[in-house]
Amino acid sequence: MKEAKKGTRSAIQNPNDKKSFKEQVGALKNLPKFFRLIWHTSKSMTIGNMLLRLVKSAIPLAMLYVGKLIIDEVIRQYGLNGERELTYLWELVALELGLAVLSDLINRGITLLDSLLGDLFSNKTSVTLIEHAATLDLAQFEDATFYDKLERARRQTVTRVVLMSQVLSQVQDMVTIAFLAVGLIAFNPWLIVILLIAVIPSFLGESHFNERTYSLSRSWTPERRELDYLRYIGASDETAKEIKTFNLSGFLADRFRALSDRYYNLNKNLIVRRAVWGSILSGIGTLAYYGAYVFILFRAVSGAISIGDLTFLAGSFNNMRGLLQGIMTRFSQIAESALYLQDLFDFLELKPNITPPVNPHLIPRPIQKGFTFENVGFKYHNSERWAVRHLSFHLQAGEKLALVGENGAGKTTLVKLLARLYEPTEGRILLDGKDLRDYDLNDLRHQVGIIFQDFVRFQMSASDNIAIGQISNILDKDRIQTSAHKSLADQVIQKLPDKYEQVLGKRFNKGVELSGGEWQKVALARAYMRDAQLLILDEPTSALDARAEHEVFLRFSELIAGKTAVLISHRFSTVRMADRILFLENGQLKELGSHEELLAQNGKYAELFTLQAKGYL
Ligand SMILES: Nc1ncnc2c1ncn2[C@@H]1O[C@H](COP(=O)(O)OP(=O)(O)OP(=O)(O)O)[C@@H](O)[C@H]1O
Repeated sequence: MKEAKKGTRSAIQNPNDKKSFKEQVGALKNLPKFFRLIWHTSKSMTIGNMLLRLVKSAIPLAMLYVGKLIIDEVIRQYGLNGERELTYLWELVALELGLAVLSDLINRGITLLDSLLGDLFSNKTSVTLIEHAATLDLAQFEDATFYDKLERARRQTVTRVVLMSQVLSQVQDMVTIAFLAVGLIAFNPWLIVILLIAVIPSFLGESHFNERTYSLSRSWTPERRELDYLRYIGASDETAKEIKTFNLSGFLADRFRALSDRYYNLNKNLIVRRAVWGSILSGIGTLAYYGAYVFILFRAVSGAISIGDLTFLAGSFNNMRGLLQGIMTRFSQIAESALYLQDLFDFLELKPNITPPVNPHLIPRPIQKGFTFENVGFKYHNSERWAVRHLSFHLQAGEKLALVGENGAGKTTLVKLLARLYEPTEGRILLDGKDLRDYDLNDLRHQVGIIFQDFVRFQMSASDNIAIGQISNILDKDRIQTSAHKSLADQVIQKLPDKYEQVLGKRFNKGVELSGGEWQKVALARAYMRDAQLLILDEPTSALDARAEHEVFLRFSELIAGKTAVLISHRFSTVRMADRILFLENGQLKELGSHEELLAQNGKYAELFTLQAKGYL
């Protein structure tokens, strides 16, 4: 309980999360940028939307005025003694009907355009988000604050669509008010002053509570991510078997409940206070409105204005009160949304640290000398420990190098540095004598093919899953099938109901799940798709059975022929395919040489090799 209270306070009082009214207003500067995005989404819909709203803003005044004319005409007819002439009256009624129908049609048009434009905008922003995320560094994805930013930005793509209609409605209402104000000012300018007095308290109240809501929601981004995560692992195909066998549902539900209850209580507190203050402040507005109404009534009773004027003025006044109240409430909502918008723009402005040089070199074709590590060290940004250090060795062009070492020794880190997914913290990596950083990043990515140990099981068709190795060849069915054949994936796919078009994984309808080894064969086919000069295979056969492993090996020599290859494996059968073996321990190079040389050295490698060989005896 104490803990919960502490958490509560820190969630609310984080100074970075408290946004002042000034900041809210300042955030409005995001609106032009936002509207530029909308404008580029669809110019014709944006123009159509604005035109409709312009016409719509004149309708309330026109309706009130026609209403006034109708009442005055009815009273005039009522006072007549002789024959009544009603044509004018019916014309007015027809006009009012026409205006009502027009207003309805325009409303529908606006809703239609809002929703179409909103959908397009949301789609476009999602695409921008995906494209932008792809430009960022791997290290940025491993950072929790980055994820919070991404999460907030992702929410904007859907919810900020409302902002567009809000801002447009705001402008529309302002124009309507301007129309109505003309009539009201002509009668008595003081009525406008009373109106402002009536709505300002509500407005201040609303902006205060909007700011609180935003701070709360923002400060809870990490917890919300945790809630999403708990909700996902609590009910997903990937986790279901472990949740059941370890009987975790109670544990997860309790954890979810504790966190969500804390948020609920904080939010409830805010919502209740908002409701109470909102009622009090809008009560002031109602009082002011009735004060003005009484004043207009007196004027009508004393004969200073006609009954039609009375209805026109009372109607205008009431309309304007509603509109002003709406504008002011909406203003703080818009300011709040604009603050959220800042999160989206912040994310889109994030820059990667790994960038191509100004005058990049293309990767030599073919690579002449190979890669040289010069005293390379690397620390993950969230860690003080060196994951690898003092690495100095040369990987000859065309050489097959195996990386061996115990779990956590730094093998995967080394290959990520080689592929420039990370930049060395110290030292440098050379390719044909030039720093890897001087080469074109895209070209490097094209020339390096990596199959990771934790490769992604894309919930897409088998064909797409293989084409991912060289996505530009997604339509080249022959190439996809040849690759599948070489990695033994073809045998797996031929058994699937839809063959190459079969959706893999259980997430989507009609998807078929594969076994770990079957997935690995599919992932391995990606390596055959790409015509890379450097091939990196991280535990490529770990999930394969003995026969499959043997068969894959027979084909491996074809895969890596003429290429430089780095193989990471705990299986010595794989390791022996390599020309040389690099043995890593605690991030440091311990031994380097051919299998025979290392056995002769009788060091760590020999020890592990003997240990594994014994296991098979
Ligand atoms: N994204 C990361 N952030 C922080 N530390 C990391 C990250 N990835 C790996 N490490 C740390 O770096 C060290 C080396 O990890 P690495 O994945 O390179 O080992 P490995 O030799 O490939 O291990 P394994 O055989 O288990 O795959 C480990 O101590 C690990 O905890």
